[in-house]
Amino acid sequence: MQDLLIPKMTVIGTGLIGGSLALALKAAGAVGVVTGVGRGLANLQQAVELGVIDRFSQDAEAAVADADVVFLSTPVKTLPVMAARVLPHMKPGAILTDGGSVKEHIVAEIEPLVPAGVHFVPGHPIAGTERSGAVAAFASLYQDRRCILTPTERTDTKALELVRRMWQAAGSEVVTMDVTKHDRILAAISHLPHMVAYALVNAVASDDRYGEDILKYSAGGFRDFTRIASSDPSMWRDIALTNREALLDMIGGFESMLAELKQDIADGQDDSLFNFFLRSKERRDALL
Ligand SMILES: NC(=O)C1=CN([C@@H]2O[C@H](COP(=O)(O)OP(=O)(O)OC[C@H]3O[C@@H](n4cnc5c(N)ncnc54)[C@H](O)[C@@H]3O)[C@@H](O)[C@H]2O)C=CC1
Ligand SMILES: O=C(O)C(=O)Cc1ccc(O)cc1
Repeated sequence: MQDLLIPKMTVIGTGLIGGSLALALKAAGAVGVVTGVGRGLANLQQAVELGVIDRFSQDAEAAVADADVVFLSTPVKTLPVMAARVLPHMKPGAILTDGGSVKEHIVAEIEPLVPAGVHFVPGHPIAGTERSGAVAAFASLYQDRRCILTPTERTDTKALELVRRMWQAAGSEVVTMDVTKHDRILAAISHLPHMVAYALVNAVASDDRYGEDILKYSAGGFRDFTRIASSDPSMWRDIALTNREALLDMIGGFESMLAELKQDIADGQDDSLFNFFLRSKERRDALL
């Protein structure tokens, strides 16, 4: 029998991201025993029943002691807190890696805590849904998607290689980039759209001029555009606050674009409006 890539893995935060990684690696035959750690007992019990994890523990320190890989998948601000708790209990040669949506903050907080002999490889799968918890996890989440790893000069090459192979086994194409570039790209392509979706739902729902909830009249467009406003509020609070500068920059750019649109509508600038919509349509069509 071929050696397993990861004989023992511990997932801290057994939700959509950690649970889906466990399922994908199981399906690929890349992992042996998966231990889930979390706060909610019901979620952990359900994760075992669904076959997402093999066993669970609410004692994070004990649960990492024999792990070859520890995957952190709690909300962003909690990641360094959990890392601080478990790093001193990891065995020599073990790898700590994560799936957090923001990287500069996490790397700055976690890297100084890593003891000699243990390795940290920061990562972020660019795949997800608006759903949360182990019940939302599925094995094909990472299939044909990208995963970004953000190694630093301190990152161990062999550990980086193993984490790369882990995400490839889960079905993803792995790319590497520096933390700053990662956070700027994600602020644009993921964090801004979530802020706009949340703001749009609130803007429309706050219109109470008609004495009824006008959201019930929403057609496909509103629903497609705002699906991500159903995402977990605590997860997005953490992302907004830890990628603050890059996100504020993108919100500023978006405000300017909206102001330009508003002005053209106010001034009845038909050519300008047409070209604005055309430019956007061509870019969006090219994405399909
Ligand atoms: N949801 C998405 O589409 C994506 C999320 N991410 C990132 O992955 C991470 C996890 O997100 P999801 O799996 O979506 O969230 P989730 O809510 O499905 O899972 C998070 C799990 O962490 C647990 N948890 C929270 N605080 C904890 C603590 N202090 N100690 C132990 N467990 C704790 C929760 O009970 C939950 O089971 C976040 O950092 C997020 O930014 C990355 C890519 C996509
Ligand atoms: O639901 C969607 O379409 C997403 O955009 C999911 C997502 C959320 C956060 C990430 O860091 C990456 C992907």
